[in-house]
Amino acid sequence: MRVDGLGCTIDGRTLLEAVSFSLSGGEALAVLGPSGAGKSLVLRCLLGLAPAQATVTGTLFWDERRVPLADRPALARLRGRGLALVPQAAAASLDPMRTVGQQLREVCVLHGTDSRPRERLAEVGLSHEFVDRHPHALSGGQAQRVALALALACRPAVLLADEPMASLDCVSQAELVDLLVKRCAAEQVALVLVSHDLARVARCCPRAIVLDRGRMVAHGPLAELLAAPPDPTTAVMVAVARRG
Ligand SMILES: Nc1ncnc2c1ncn2[C@@H]1O[C@H](COP(=O)(O)OP(=O)(O)OP(=O)(O)O)[C@@H](O)[C@H]1O
Repeated sequence: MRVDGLGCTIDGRTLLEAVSFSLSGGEALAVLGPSGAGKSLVLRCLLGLAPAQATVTGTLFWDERRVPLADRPALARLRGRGLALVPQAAAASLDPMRTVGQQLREVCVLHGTDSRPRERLAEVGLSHEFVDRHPHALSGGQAQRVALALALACRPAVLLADEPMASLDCVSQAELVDLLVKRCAAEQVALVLVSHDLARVARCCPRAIVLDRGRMVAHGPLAELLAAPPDPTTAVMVAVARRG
């Protein structure tokens, strides 16, 4: 897929401007930047879920198609088998009234994919006993794994992960990022991984874009950004990563 010139304004305020990137099957791209840079908004715009009052511009090139990023119904049709989301707060995104297994089955029926909850859970490192659990009986890390299983159960072409490790401890963060990257590579799913933590994604994402106040201030191989940060925002992120 290729995103060309994504822009977003709300009430005359420019929140995203000229954001462009591309990625192919099985590739992983990091979207980096400080808090408020517009990382989550990029994902919401791609999913056709920008705030109702937003004006979105730019084009998504998808296979042979040209989809205007203002065309929310067209983007909605890509959700699931095209683009799936692992949200920041997974626990809040799960249905509290239904078991993990029920939610996995529903997603599979909705998107016409194979529904084997036990296998979907095994792929994300959860044993079969989680099939019958309700969300309140999951730890933060387990809920993130369930959210990943639900997103992968759509069999998407591209997985959008919005700081899925944000609420976890350091060890769990590293495990979850490794799992994300491993599963996406195994299933040839392209990954867009949002993070403010360059050190956390440096090992697993070969390329990155860096946003600051809605503008793309850097892009390219992460190794090159680390070695020679081209702008002050990336330089600060690199310095923090080196300290950590
Ligand atoms: N519904 C909305 N109405 C007005 N402004 C919004 C809305 N949603 C997001 N914004 C603004 O868009 C900007 C980007 O927000 P976004 O959540 O994308 O940042 P982020 O880089 O993901 O930050 P963080 O790392 O803290 O999650 C912020 O200035 C935010 O206030």
